Amino acid sequence: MVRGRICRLLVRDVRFPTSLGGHGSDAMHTDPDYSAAYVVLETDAEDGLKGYGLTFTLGKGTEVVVCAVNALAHHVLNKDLRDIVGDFRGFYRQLTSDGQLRWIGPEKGVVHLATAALLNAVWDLWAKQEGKPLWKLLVDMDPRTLLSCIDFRYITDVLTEEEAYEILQKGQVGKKERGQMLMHGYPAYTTSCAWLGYSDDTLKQLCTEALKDGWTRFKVKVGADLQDDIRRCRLIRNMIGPEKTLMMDANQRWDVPEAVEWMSKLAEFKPLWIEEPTSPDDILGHAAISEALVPLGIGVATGEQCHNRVIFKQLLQAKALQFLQIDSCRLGSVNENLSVLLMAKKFEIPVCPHAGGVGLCELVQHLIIFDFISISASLKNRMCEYVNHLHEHFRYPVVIKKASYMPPKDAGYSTEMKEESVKKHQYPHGEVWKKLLAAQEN
Ligand SMILES: C[C@H](O)[C@@H](O)CC(=O)C(=O)O
Ligand SMILES: [Mg+2]
Repeated sequence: MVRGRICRLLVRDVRFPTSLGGHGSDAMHTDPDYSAAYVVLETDAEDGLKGYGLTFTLGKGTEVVVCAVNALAHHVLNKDLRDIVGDFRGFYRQLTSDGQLRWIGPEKGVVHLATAALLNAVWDLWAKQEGKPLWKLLVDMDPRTLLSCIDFRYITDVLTEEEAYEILQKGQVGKKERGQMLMHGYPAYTTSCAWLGYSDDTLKQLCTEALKDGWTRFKVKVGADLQDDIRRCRLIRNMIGPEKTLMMDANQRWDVPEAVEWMSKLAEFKPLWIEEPTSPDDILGHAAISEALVPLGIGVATGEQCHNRVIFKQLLQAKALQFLQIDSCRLGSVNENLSVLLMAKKFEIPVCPHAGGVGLCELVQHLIIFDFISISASLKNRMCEYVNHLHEHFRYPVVIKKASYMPPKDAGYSTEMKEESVKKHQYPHGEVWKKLLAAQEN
């Protein structure tokens, strides 16, 4: 049973110096320090359970997201959890429609990242109180309750609540069998071999290890220098052979014609998709790129920097993407992701979540497992991203077996970080940063 009034909200700026090793680097983000605005919610209930939530950032700017979380805090503090989840759509709307704060969004940018961190903590708390991993909480929820968590404003022209209900009703058939199928895990791909800042030797070594570990799907960063891309893509394709799957990610580096031209030159390496070829806001640009590249056998994937459900709606309407990448920390938490999963189902576009970042694998595995069991009912052309960084800082880290995500068993949203890790990496006074900042001064 849901219980307790939220009586304390704490938000911390946690940063990991991943840029030092080039981990996470791409054509636009050359020095990312994987970071999070990390929220902890406490209630006055006797169970002592806390809700943990985060949103992903790249180092600088995390303090801005922390400010935005504090600015939104009054919407959460002193609320009864029963009232929140009893009208989750209303609560989502309250957060995203704050008459003053929405001016610096709306439902986009810093304020939406802050919303995601807060709502992720609420979902974690709810799942913990129910004693279920988040994916199971969603799978067990009756369709009407699930729909009551979604704000359909701005998307009813493509998906009404009744249509969404029909999708969920259809999804009830075979749910049990699909749940059993996941004993073998949800298929994953790795991005960890080929960050842009890695040398060819590192790429080769990591690729050899990944092949030994049974990985069959790989993503390589491209977009800064064509000759480098040709060399690196040849190297990785030669190592993995013609049958395994290769994806490419340009992280918004190109103009539209440039994307088409560049990818035509990389087509010989048979990429399944090109990810974020251009600005994430350019829906018609993505459509033009799709139109040019699909005949070459290359799909367009995007989503990790799509602000909200409206952008996804238009990408789908415009046939601008062939693979849709939800993100657990950029959209307004589970609530908004549910609406995108349902729209993707309606348009029959496979969802392949983004997870390159700290904590993103931990969170998004719940959403994609739920998607498979209750919405998509298919594994065709579907896989979830995996990166092998920083899991050791989480209390309930992802479990990968045979290149697949094993369904989490612990209650909650797998969002809780180890307190010791948080303390050490808190910016700027944690042990790790004190040392690094002192070294920079000398
Ligand atoms: C800056 C991040 O590491 C980004 O490169 C992640 C990404 O694009 C992905 O995982 O995909
Ligand atoms: Mg990407």
